[in-house]
Amino acid sequence: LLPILNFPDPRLRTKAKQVEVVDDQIRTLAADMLETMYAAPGIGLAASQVDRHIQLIVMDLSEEKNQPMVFINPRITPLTEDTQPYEEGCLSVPQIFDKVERPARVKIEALDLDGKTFTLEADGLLAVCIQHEMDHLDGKLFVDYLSPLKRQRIREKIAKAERIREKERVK
Ligand SMILES: O=C(O)C[C@@H](Cc1ccccc1)[C@H](O)SCc1ccccc1
Ligand SMILES: [Zn+2]
Repeated sequence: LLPILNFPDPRLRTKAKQVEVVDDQIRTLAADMLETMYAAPGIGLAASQVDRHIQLIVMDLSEEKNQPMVFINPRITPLTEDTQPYEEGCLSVPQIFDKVERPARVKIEALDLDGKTFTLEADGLLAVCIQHEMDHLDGKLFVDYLSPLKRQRIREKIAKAERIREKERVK
């Protein structure tokens, strides 16, 4: 399993670089990210979250956890002006959930693991998740959409949880 970076780790703010060649190293990283995502558990994971700053996202929205999707160098364009709110969470911001408004339908263009271009129209949870993951590749977190006061409270809550974990470890 790959370690997941936690907010406010500055490495989460790194902009991911384009993947130049889809080779076995990328395919191995995608497999490791899927394993890490399933174990978290989560329905999406961006390479930025495991401290690999390349444009690679994995997702699986299926119940049986047997429909993995991989997006390399993804580009999205909104298909509507309508936005929809969704109560988002993030594996890099544990125990925090808050409402975020995003475009309701988007078109996604990306490379698959064979390096072939594909396009996908997404709405619902798929649209929310792909936009959430794309933000990670831009060094953006869903907490950036919240008020500065809420963000400060989240920093304090995470720091407190870390102090408690540290005390437990020392005992
Ligand atoms: O940190 C991540 O990128 C994984 C996110 C992906 C996600 C965020 C918001 C909304 C949808 C997906 C989640 O931690 S995966 C956990 C999860 C599961 C079901 C519904 C929402 C979030
Ligand atoms: Zn996230």
